Amino acid sequence: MTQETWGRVQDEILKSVGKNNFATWIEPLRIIDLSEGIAAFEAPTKFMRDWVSRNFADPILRELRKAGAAVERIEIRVAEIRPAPVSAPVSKPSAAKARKPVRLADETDLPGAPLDPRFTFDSFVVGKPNELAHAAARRVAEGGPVTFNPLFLYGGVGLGKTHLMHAIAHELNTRRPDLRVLYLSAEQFMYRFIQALRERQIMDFKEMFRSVDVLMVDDVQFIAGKDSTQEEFFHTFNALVDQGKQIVISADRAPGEIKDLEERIRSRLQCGLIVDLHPTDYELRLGILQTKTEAYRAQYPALQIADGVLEFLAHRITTNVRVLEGALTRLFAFASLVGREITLDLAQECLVDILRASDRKVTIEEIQRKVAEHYNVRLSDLVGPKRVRTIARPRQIAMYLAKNLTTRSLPEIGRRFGGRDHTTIMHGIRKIEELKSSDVQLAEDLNLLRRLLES
Ligand SMILES: Nc1ncnc2c1ncn2[C@@H]1O[C@H](COP(=O)(O)OP(=O)(O)OP(=O)(O)O)[C@@H](O)[C@H]1O
Repeated sequence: MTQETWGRVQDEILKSVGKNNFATWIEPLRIIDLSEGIAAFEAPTKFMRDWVSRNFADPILRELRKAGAAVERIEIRVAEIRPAPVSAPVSKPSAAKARKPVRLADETDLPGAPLDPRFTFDSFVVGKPNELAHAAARRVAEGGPVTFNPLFLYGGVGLGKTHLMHAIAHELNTRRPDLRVLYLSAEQFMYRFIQALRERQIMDFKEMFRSVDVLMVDDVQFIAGKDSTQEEFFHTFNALVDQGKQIVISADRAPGEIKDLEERIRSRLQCGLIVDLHPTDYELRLGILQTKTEAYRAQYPALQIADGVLEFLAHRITTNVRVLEGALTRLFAFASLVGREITLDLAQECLVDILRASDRKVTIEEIQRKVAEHYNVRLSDLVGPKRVRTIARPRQIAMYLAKNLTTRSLPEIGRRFGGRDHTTIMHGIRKIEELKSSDVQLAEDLNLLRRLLES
């Protein structure tokens, strides 16, 4: 294959991996041989070789085959190192506007991680639990003057932190192609730092990180306890903030809760806007399922999905969005294989392990909400001081359910009911236990509420 054909194949790869990834990872590759089913390339650095092999081997292979090349696999070698001056010429920040990856020296290519083309604002479903994080991310993605620095996004596993960060990067790449946006995980930051130390290219490393306009570091909790990486991160952070550059950080918990994080870093992180992605609620889960189902319909046009299946999944799979997505993917794949409509039965059969693992843990808040709804009283009254029977009875029912459906202790339940004493809770529970054997209506209500909460 000639360089020219490779050039055409590259155009196709560009379409599938996106501009940013292409410029960073594919463009620097040189094809050196194609024989005996092996396409051999040269990458300028070991890091790039590893990264491309891990993340882009498939699209490269696919496009080569589409272009008619008989390739079984690809091999990437590291180009022989040209003697590089110790202090290689560095691009000044002002010269960095061309928005090509900076090439400072062989090992210091712009070390951003690939962006997932699916993680955009369009595909992000907004609901109460994530609306603030989404709004803040949108603001940063406008690329206007920096108003809060850093933006610190945190939340539990699989709630959309990475998705939002990639969405910011995609949006900025479109709106502000003049800005140099760098996204990477804290682990990659450390890896690059250690590599730079080892290869005595620390000045290049510093210069490169200080020349970006927007730095996004994912999973920052990773650097806790790693002293020299923290130190370097701190200096990078300060240098960028001083230059008025935007920083976006994500972590699995709030800055104050990351153990072994240096105090000065913690307080720096706390200076900006801290927003958390709350655990999903039913409406958000349903919204996500509906959106993803729309996408699947295009892929599997013949598949039918029965009413109530998505609602069932949104009720039952409460762990995180990744699990929810996985369940839906499996369901569609399974249904298309066996050629059946997606019914409740099929979902139960095919997702038995996921459903078991996410057996619902009912919360006191959910109980209070459902009970308030059922008896048509205000939530604030249910936990408030009013003693009239029409409120006191539902309150006791909620206490009873809290004791029976959760593992919370009486004092804990008391706290959630407006700071009541545990003896008051005990009294309420006893009252309902007594009444339910004589009051048929109450027994029925209890059954119904229990079913609603556990479904
Ligand atoms: N609100 C949402 N709308 C659509 N998809 C979502 C939403 N939240 C999460 N997802 C999807 O859920 C999956 C997990 O999200 P993501 O990787 O961003 O989570 P994370 O918070 O970074 O998790 P981790 O802590 O494991 O890195 C992704 O496929 C993402 O697209």
